[in-house]
Amino acid sequence: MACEPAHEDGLPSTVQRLADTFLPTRHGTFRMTAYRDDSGEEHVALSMGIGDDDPADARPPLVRVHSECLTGDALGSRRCDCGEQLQHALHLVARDGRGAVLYVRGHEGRGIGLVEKLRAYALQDTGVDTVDANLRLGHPADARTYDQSAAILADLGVRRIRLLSSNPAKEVALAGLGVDVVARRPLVVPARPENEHYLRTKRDRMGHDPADVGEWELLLAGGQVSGGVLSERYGDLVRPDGPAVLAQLGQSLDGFIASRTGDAVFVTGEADREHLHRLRALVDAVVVGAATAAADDCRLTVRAVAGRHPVRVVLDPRGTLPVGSALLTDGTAPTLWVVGPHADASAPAPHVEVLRWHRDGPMEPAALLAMLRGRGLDRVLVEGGGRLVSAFVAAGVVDRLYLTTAPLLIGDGVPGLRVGGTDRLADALRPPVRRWVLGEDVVTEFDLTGSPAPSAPALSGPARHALRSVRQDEQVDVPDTDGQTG
Ligand SMILES: Nc1nc2c(ncn2[C@@H]2O[C@H](COP(=O)(O)OP(=O)(O)OP(=O)(O)O)[C@@H](O)[C@H]2O)c(=O)[nH]1
Ligand SMILES: [Zn+2]
Repeated sequence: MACEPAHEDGLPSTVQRLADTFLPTRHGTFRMTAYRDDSGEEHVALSMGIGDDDPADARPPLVRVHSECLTGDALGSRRCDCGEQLQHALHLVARDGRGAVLYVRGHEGRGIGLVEKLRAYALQDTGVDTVDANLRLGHPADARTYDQSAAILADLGVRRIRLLSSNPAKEVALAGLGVDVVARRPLVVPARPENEHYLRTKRDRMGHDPADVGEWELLLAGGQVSGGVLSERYGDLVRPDGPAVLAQLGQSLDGFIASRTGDAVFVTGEADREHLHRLRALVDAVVVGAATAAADDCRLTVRAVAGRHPVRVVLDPRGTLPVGSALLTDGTAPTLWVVGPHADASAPAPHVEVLRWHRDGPMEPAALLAMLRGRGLDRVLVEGGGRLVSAFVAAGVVDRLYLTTAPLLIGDGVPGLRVGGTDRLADALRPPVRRWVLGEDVVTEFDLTGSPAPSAPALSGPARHALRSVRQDEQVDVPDTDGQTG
C-alpha cells in the first residue's frame, strides 16, 4: 500500500529503488530508475525533468502508467495499441521536457500474465471479445492494481500528475492511492484494421474513451497527431491554405443516390455518416439544393461527432423549400436561404436569412462561392444532391471531391455524379485519389485542384486555373437582402 508510512530510507513500503541510470532513446535521454515491489516484481520509470527541486507551482508533469505488453511493446503486435502508445507517451514526455513513463511489469494481459493472455487471444480468434475471453478463463476482466505505480511516483517526488491514458479506471485507481490526478489526457494512436474490434470493446465494455476522441478534438483545435488516421484524412482541412471548396456524394456502385421513387434511406452506412459530419464540422458552410433539402428534410448539423455546426446554405431559385422544413424551423445553426428574384420567400424564424439572388435561372457556382467568401464563409462543403454537386464539379470550382460508393446496385433512379462526358477515355478526368474503407463503403477522395474543368475539356490545367480565378474573383451583385441575420 502506497499510503503506508515510509521506511527509514524514505521509500514507501511497496517498492525499493535499486538502480538509477540513463537511457538514450530515439525520443531523447531519460533517467531510468529500477524498482522491485513487495511481490518481487521489477519495474522501471523513464523520467525527465522531475525531481525534488521542482518549483511548487510548476505544471504537474505528464505521467504514463504503462502496462507491460510483450506482444505490443516488443514484438510490434497490431492486436492491441500498446506498442504505439508506449512510443507516443515517450515522445510526449520528451516534447514536454517533464514527466515520466512507468513501465509496470506484472500487468501483462491486464494482470493475468502472458500465457493466459495468449489463451485469451486464442479464444478471441473464435469470435469471443477480450472481456468475455478473460471471464471464460476464470479471470476478472481486468486484474491490475496500481499500488506499485503510486509508490514509484512517491519515490520520484511526484504527487500531482497529468495522466496519459484513455482508461478512466486508471485515474480512479491512482486517485484512490493518493495520487493527485489533475487531468487525464487520452493517449491516442491510430486504430488499425486488426485492433479496431479490440479498441471498440475497450470503449463499449470497459468504459475507455472513444479511440479517436483526443485526436479529433486536437484536430478541431488546429493540431495534429502524427500518424493518426483522422489527421491523415482531414489534417489539411484545418489549415488555412488547405482545400477551400469540398464536395461530397454517397452513391450506389452503379451511380445512383436514390431509387426511382426518391427513396434514399440509406445508401451509404453509419461510418460514412460520421465522415460526413466530420466534413461539416471542418467547414464554415454547407451548401445544399432545395429539392434535396425538401426530400430528405436534412438538418445539416454536426451530431455524429463533436464540432461546430456550419452555416447552412440552401439554394432555392423558385422558393419551393417548405416553411416547415428542418432548415427553416430548427434554429441550432444559421440558415442562408438563397432564392431567385421572383421567389415568394420571407424569413420564417430568426435563424434564417433570406438572400435574393440577382437573376433568374441557375445560380452560378463560382459567383455563389464568391458571395459566401464575402461573408467570411471561406471553406465550403457542397453536400447534395447529385445535380448540384455535379454542377459545382463541372464548373471547375471544387478542390476536393469525396465520393462514397456503397456496394449496392439500385439499377435505376436519381443519378449521382454526372459531369460532362468525353468521347475519348484519354480525355476523362483522372485526378489523383486517396481511398479508404468505411464499413461496407469505400470513400474515394479526388484531388481536383490540378484537373481541367469537365465542362471545358479543351482547356489545359493552367488555362483552366486562370479561368477559375477570373470566375471566383467576379464581384457578385446581390441587391436586396431581407430577413434577419441568424
Ligand atoms: N487479457 C487480455 N489482455 C490484453 C488483451 N489485449 C491487450 N491486453 C493487455 O492489456 C494491457 C493494456 O491495457 P489496455 O486495456 O489496452 O489499456 P489501458 O492500459 O487500460 O488504458 P490506456 O492507459 O489508455 O492504455 C496490456 O498489458 C496488454 O497486454 C487481451 O485481448 N486480453
Ligand atoms: Zn498490448
